[in-house]
Amino acid sequence: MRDEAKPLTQSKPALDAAISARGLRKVYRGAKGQPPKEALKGIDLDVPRGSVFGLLGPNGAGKSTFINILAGLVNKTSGTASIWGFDIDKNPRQARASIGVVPQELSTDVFFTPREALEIQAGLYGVPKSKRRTMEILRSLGLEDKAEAYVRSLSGGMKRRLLVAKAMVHDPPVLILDEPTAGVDIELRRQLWDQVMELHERGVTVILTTHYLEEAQELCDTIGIIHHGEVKTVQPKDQLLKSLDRKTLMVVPEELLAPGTDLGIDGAEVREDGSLYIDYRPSVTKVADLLSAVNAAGISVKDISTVEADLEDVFLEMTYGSDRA
Ligand SMILES: Nc1ncnc2c1ncn2[C@@H]1O[C@H](COP(=O)(O)OP(=O)(O)OP(=O)(O)O)[C@@H](O)[C@H]1O
Repeated sequence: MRDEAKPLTQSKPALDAAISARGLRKVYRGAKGQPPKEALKGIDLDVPRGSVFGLLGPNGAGKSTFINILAGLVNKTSGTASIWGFDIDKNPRQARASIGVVPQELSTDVFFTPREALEIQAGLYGVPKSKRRTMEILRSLGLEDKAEAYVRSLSGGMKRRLLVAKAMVHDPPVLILDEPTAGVDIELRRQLWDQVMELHERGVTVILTTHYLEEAQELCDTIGIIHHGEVKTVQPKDQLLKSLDRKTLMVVPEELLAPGTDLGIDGAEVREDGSLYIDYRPSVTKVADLLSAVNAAGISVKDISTVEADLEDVFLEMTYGSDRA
C-alpha cells in the first residue's frame, strides 16, 4: 500500500556518486500476524566516489536492508538506487558488477583453498580466466602463503581477509564491508584497517557499517547516520564533528576539589579526579568567560585543556537524543 503522506522526492539520483538512493523504501511483510515493518522510509543518500563512508545506526536502523538492496539480496518496495551510475532496476548486471560486498559471517567454503575459493567466485561473476587476478588479490591481502591451505585451517583474521579478497575478484569500484571487525582482536582490527586504507588509496570507494564508533572516526572521511529507517545526516566527518557545537573545558585546580562540589557554573562538574569539567557551546560561550567564572568561584587554575566532541557524542545526539526530543 502506498503511503500517501510521504513527500515525493524531488531531486534526481546523483549519477556521479558511487551510490545514490532516492526515496528508497522497504516494507517487510509481517511474519505470522505481526504488522508489516517499514525498515527504510524512503531514504535519499549519496555516497561520494572515492570516499571511505561510514554508515552508522543503532541495531535495527535499516543498514543491512540498505546494503542488501544494493547487493541484490533484498527487493526494495519503491524508490531508486544506483551504483556507479547504474540503476539497479534498469542496469542490474552493471550495477552488480560495480559492487563487492563483504558479509559479516565467517562461514565460507571450508572445503576449498583460498585460491580455489577465488577462482569459483570469479567464475560466478563471469570473469574470464585470462582476466583473473587470483594470486595478485591474495598477495595484496597477505594471503599468498595460504593460497593452497584449507580454508578451515585459516585464523579468523585470515578468513575475514579472504572474504574481502572474494568481494574483489571482479574488481568492483565500490566495496561494502558489513561490520568488518566485529569480534576480532585489536591487532587484527588494525591489520584490517590498514587493508581498508590500502584499497582506498587504490581508488576503491569503501562503505563500512560498524558498531565501533572509534573505527568510523579513524577510517571514514564521510559519515551517514540512519535511525528508524531515516537518514539523519550525511556529512564529511570533520564538518559533522564541528556541527555538534559542543566542547568540554577541563580545568585542573591548584588544589583539587571534592568530587560533586556545586560551583554554580552552568555545565560544570567536579569529577572523581578532583578536576573541573565544563561542557559548553563554542558558538555562544568563550573560554575566557568560563575562566572568569572559575576565578569568581575562588579557584586558582593550574592547567586547562579543551576536549572536542567525538563521533560517539554526535551519534548519540542524532539517534537516542532525537528519540527524547
Ligand atoms: N526479513 C525481515 N522480515 C521482517 N522484518 C525485518 C526483516 N529484516 C529486517 N527486518 C526489520 O527491519 C528493521 C531494519 O533491520 P536491519 O537489519 O536493516 O537493521 P540494521 O541497521 O542492519 O541492524 P543491525 O545493526 O542489528 O544489523 C528491523 O526492525 C528488523 O527487525
